[in-house]
Amino acid sequence: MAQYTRISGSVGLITLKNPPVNALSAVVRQGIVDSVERALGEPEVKCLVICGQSGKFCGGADIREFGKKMTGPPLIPVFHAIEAAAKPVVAAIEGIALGGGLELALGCHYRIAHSKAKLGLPEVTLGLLPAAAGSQRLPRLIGVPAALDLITTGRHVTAAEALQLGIVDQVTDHNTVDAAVKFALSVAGQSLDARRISTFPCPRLSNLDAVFEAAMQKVRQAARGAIAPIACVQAVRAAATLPYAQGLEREKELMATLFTSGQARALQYSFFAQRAVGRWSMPSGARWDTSKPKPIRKAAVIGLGTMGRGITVGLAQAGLSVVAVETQEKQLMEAKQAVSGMLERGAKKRGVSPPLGNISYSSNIKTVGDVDLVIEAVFEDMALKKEVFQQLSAVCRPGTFLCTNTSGLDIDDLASQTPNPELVVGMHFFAPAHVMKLLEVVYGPRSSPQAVATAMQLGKVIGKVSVAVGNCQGFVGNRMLSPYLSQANFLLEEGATPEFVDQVLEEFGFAMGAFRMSDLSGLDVGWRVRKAAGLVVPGQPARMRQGCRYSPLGDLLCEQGRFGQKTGSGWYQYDKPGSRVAKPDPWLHSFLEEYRTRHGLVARRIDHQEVLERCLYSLINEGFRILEEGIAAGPEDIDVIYVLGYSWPRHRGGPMFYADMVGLTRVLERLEFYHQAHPDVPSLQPCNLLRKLVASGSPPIHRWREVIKKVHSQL
Ligand SMILES: CC/C=C/CC(=O)SCCNC(=O)CCNC(=O)[C@H](O)C(C)(C)COP(=O)(O)OP(=O)(O)OC[C@H]1O[C@@H](n2cnc3c(N)ncnc32)[C@H](O)[C@@H]1OP(=O)(O)O
Repeated sequence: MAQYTRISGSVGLITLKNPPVNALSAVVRQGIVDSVERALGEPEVKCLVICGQSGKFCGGADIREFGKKMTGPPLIPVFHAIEAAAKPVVAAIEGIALGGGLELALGCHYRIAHSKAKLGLPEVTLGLLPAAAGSQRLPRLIGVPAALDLITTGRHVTAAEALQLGIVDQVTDHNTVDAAVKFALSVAGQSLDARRISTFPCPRLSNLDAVFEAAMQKVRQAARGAIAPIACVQAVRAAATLPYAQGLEREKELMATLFTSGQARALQYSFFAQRAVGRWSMPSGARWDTSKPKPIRKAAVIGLGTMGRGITVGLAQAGLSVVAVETQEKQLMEAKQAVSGMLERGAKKRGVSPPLGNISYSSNIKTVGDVDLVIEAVFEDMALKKEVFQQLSAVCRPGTFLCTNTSGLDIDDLASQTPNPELVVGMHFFAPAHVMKLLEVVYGPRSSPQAVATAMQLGKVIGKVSVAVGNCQGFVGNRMLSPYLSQANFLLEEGATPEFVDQVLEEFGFAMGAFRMSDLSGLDVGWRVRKAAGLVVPGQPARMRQGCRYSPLGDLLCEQGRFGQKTGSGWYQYDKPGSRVAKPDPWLHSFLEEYRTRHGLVARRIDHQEVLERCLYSLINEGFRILEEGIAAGPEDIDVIYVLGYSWPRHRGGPMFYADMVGLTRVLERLEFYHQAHPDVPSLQPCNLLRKLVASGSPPIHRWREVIKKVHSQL
């Protein structure tokens, strides 16, 4: 609702009340209309202030209403009514003014913001554009280049930046509503002609075409197939070239296209999925709302390689005390320098001082005796990790949580090295660990709910989106990646090139195709895992392992020392070791031809559809297996992992959402087709849960959990 009160006798105060973020639901919109009408009709009222309850101005349109039948007054006429008011209307912005919230403020005649407030038009991140006249008013207020930046990126700006840009008129460190009331009284009675943004001409640009061409090129490059950023540029162009009313019409047309696109649905699903993963549950019945985390004030990181350094930075930046341990003195010195550099650069960006004093460095593992939680981040080698866990068990005080940063090793095996396996969980960080948003929190069969809750809470404290998953080879992310990569390799055997496979996957929207990604991560990583799994055995038939089809192509490249970017060659060639520019490699092409000849394989023409379907559907099929086994609690967990950790295009929601969009029947049919063609590839065999979902009439993704529950209860 929107509550109307009178303060200081002559000020009408409208307070938006719709927790948690005062979103502009139908009731709130109606409340604003009624309140404005009332205030304008009261002769004693000289001016109006609009604010939000609980220190939050407004988080924008109510996203939960999207896709439902529209009720209540639409936003644009509401904002026009405010702008047309004959009495000054001042927005008192505390906390947030986002999307429709900022558009509401732009409809007001003045804007006063608290110094800690954040403002922005993040609609693009939901697959939309600021279609409550935001795309038309903002360029008129702050000029085209700045408006393009804000609208196409959706970034939030601080109150200080908003003041500099001209979005707000005043910033206060004190009570914002009081400041807004005082301000409103000071301008009451003054002409409002120069305060109605819709009447402003858009500031002229001599190089208008060049500015829009450059903007379009920039968004196309970054968008990876997303259409909203492009529509945002088109809408701002309308503001710059058309009268306001016509610009609004264009904004409306563009919005209609976006609103009905699957991309907006995918991005809105992704928004809620990222919040839903915080409400985790385990097959044992333990849940986020019944498991209390322990507060972590002091943590230790063991092993200061690339991952350990990033984790240390993340913890220190979040204000924790960190003991950073590296047993090799030389590496300890190098790590100290590197971590300090990362902290200094990060602090400079945020305009704060670097939290260097939060970290104490040591070469002695015994110095971790008083910490609340340890994150072991040594080399990905089970024997080494076990040794560290045994040492930790001897030196840590009772009750210390022991976490391992691993991308796939058995958490339970590691937990068995300690007398308190219930305190052990996996924390799978993604490189660079201080930047990447995703954290897989991996519980073993003996991990306590409190250990999981504590790791999830710590993830939140350091700014991660944490997803709780069960313990299995590769957990969720890497386990699903395995059949995807296998298919990519099989396609090479059958006639494709790495360039073609990557092109198809990149056109789909991945930041990098399978082969460019493998070159970046290092081919030796997978080689080591395959060796440990007993798959790289000399003398075995080259293309079969344990009765299943196997491609040794990656192993053969590793045997040649081609580990990817770091060695200057892998699936591609690079100018020098460490270079990032991948070039097609004639050597690799001849190597593939020789390989096919040696194995009697005849190269055939492979099209886009086959590459996409085999790579993606095998990955999706593994996702269904993961759901069936209860390793992930729901499809949202898998989708968040893929969007945040594996560059799955956000505008496609994630692999499980994509399966829902494509249609489960279609996915099942194509898997059956490919499995018939490749009966020796088990990952193409449609899994039970997928069949059950199709048999239950392919319910929409938000109802999959019901079917999953039934499958689990039958086990
Ligand atoms: C005609 C169509 C016009 C569209 C114009 C628009 O306005 S589109 C919407 C534009 N607004 C946004 O994109 C803001 C989205 N929200 C956020 O970025 C963040 O939630 C926040 C406001 C910065 C707050 O972040 P914080 O980390 O503090 O909390 P959460 O993100 O966890 O959110 C708390 C709960 O609030 C729900 N929520 C947030 N925004 C909205 C919204 N606009 N509508 C409805 N609900 C919203 C969010 O889902 C959380 O609830 P859960 O139950 O946990 O999901």
